[in-house]
Amino acid sequence: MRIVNDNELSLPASVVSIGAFDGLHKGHQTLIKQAVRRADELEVPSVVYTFDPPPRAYFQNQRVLTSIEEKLALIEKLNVDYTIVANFDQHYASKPPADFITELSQLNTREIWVGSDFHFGKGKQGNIELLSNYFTVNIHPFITCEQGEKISSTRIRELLQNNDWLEVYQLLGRNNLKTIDI
Ligand SMILES: Cc1cc2nc3c(=O)[nH]c(=O)nc-3n(C[C@H](O)[C@H](O)[C@H](O)COP(=O)(O)O)c2cc1C
Ligand SMILES: Nc1ncnc2c1ncn2[C@@H]1O[C@H](COP(=O)(O)OP(=O)(O)OP(=O)(O)O)[C@@H](O)[C@H]1O
Repeated sequence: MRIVNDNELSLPASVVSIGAFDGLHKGHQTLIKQAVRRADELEVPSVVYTFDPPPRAYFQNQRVLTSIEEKLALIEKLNVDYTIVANFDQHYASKPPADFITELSQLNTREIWVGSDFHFGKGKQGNIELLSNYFTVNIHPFITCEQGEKISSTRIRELLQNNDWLEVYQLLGRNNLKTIDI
């Protein structure tokens, strides 16, 4: 897998999934796997576009579940060809949605895969409706836990507060969380 900074990659065609992906939980894994499957079917490279630190850590001081190193190692295991890591700082966060759309255009995406709550750009102004004006956007249904709740990084952070490791590992789909374990 090749790791690049934002605005560094140009491709003739691609399938892209986008998100903070903090924790790389089962929902994230399923979304990325679906994008990789489609990239394979279309015979184009698969790209994950992610952020470091996760926007929620930057803006809301939320605890980070996976370090960037751990996140990249987990993404690589899903057979992704390229991961773009945007350095999420004040300068980046203040970019309008149009700038992000311009950047994505360089990837010549055949399909973008996100969940229905995906937002982007300064003040979270950009949504799926806007993105769909420029690209083919596929919305992956939310993966839920056995109780039917959406799996989310926020839920995992709450479970960690209560030391509910069994449930944390259930939602992660694996038995470790290096950043927190050590
Ligand atoms: C160019 C750009 C600017 C952003 N600016 C903000 C912002 O001002 N405030 C905010 O809460 N999130 C901002 N975000 C983060 C998004 O709201 C969102 O967290 C990110 O696109 C990842 O999607 P996800 O949260 O569904 O994983 C920005 C994202 C991008 C791409
Ligand atoms: N349970 C899920 N099933 C499928 N897709 C998901 C799931 N959770 C998040 N996604 C999608 O994965 C991408 C990354 O999401 P994000 O990193 O915001 O995850 P999250 O778990 O919702 O995080 P947070 O709780 O911090 O908002 C987004 O496109 C989002 O819609």
